[in-house]
Amino acid sequence: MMMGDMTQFGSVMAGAMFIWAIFKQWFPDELGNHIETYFQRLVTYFYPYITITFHEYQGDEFERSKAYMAIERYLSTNSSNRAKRLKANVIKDCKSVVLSMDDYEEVTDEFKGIKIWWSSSKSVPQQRAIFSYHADDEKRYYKLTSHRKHRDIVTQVYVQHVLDEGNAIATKTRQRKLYTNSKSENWYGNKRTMWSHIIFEHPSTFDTLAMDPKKKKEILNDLLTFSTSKDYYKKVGKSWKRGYLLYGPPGTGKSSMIAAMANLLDYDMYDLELTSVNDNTDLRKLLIDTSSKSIIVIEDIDCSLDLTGQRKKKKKDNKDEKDNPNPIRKKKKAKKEKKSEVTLSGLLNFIDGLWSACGSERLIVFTTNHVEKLDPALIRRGRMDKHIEMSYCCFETFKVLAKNYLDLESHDLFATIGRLLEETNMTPADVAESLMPKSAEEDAESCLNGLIKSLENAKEEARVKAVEHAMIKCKVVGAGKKGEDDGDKKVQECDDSSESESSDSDD
Ligand SMILES: Nc1ncnc2c1ncn2[C@@H]1O[C@H](COP(=O)(O)OP(=O)(O)OP(=O)(O)O)[C@@H](O)[C@H]1O
Ligand SMILES: [Mg+2]
Repeated sequence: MMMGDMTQFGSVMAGAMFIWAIFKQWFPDELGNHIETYFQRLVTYFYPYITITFHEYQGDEFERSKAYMAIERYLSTNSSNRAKRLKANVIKDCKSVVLSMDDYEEVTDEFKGIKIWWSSSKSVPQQRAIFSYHADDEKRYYKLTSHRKHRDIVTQVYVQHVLDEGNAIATKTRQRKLYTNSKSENWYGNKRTMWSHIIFEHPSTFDTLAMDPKKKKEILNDLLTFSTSKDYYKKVGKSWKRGYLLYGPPGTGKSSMIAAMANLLDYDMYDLELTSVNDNTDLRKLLIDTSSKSIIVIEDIDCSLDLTGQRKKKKKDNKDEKDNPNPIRKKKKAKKEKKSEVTLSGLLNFIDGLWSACGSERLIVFTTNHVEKLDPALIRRGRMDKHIEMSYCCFETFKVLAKNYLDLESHDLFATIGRLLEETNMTPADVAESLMPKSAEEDAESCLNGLIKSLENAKEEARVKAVEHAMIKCKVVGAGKKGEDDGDKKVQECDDSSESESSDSDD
């Protein structure tokens, strides 16, 4: 029986049932029920099909039904070439066209040798609602029809298969997004959310990321294990999230690593600018509004807020206030601190999963240039589960960059570069810059020579700095010897400052 015939037959039967409902009241109850039972049997005998309807909107829900959308994707991928009339949906973000079955179109599908008929339709209400969430009041639906002898396989296996396939297509074709809470021009957003977004397209991958291959493999495995450990996290009673702390000097690839993570796991990225968040309540709202399969990033956490030991600082402030009560200063201070009231404990709550438990599968990544400045509570294991140091370029890192930038796996100059890299601190960003050809004529060898020159210059600069440093120290020690009263103090001060300087330059 063809699809059209089935539909016609269904309509005739529905009409007959309607007429019977009118006539039934003229029959005694018992007789009426008997007739109805036989009538149903007759219908079933001649119409041995089951139908399942999937509506676009369920009840008064604002969002389209997920099942309807999955079916739409499944049918547009699997059956559109067989449907004669197609509907084009232009996706604003993707700037591409997605085809799906037009209204009142019919297609067939086959599953394990079973034939399944799909039709798309819509019902238009007689009276338009004065207020309705849905732009047009037409209610679309898909209807699945199959022989009733396949009822179990269709309802228990086939429908799930269609939903899974539809969702897989969505994952494959979806464009990942980069969200930010500090609104910028040309970013998409709406009033319902504090996030605005653009399409996330960053070329960094674990292949292009230059770092010690062993360390890289370990991180890669860690990420892949995380992404497939849903059941494990459930079993041990932890929310399915993992914190990464990336620390190291500027230009060592922390941001590149985050982009590579997002590309590897196919996650969206939420770039959280803490200084733009008013208070803990807003922080909670933002976090609840993030989706699963995402990375929440707080870059330069040490600069974001005073999260570097507020408890200690507060004590000091209280002492100052006691020693020197000054209402004007108090007012000024309050104004200055108005910027963001997000507190360390607000952030800790979030990381611990209190406010994020509603979602799942999320990475939280902090980056910093000064790991030593952070409050230990913020980065203890369990909150920031994995601490990754991104450091200066070593020979292994250089080899990855040479392969990526110059397509070179070995060269006579590699040995010199290896030796210089051991003697000098240079970031992968600076090495990469030297390796990039500056003109069409520049070949790989001249790029390598350029790098050697930069390394030698950096080495010489470091040597001169060290000599200057030593000279200042000697002078102060000399002055200390001459001075009788405050000599020791001067040496002490000089030593303190030189310590902090050297730790800065280490960074
Ligand atoms: N490890 C690396 N592998 C590949 N490229 C790198 C690496 N480190 C730096 N680069 C290159 O240098 C540029 C700057 O790196 P990136 O922004 O990742 O550094 P960062 O550590 O985030 O610095 P900052 O602390 O200043 O934010 C990148 O665009 C990339 O081209
Ligand atoms: Mg960065």
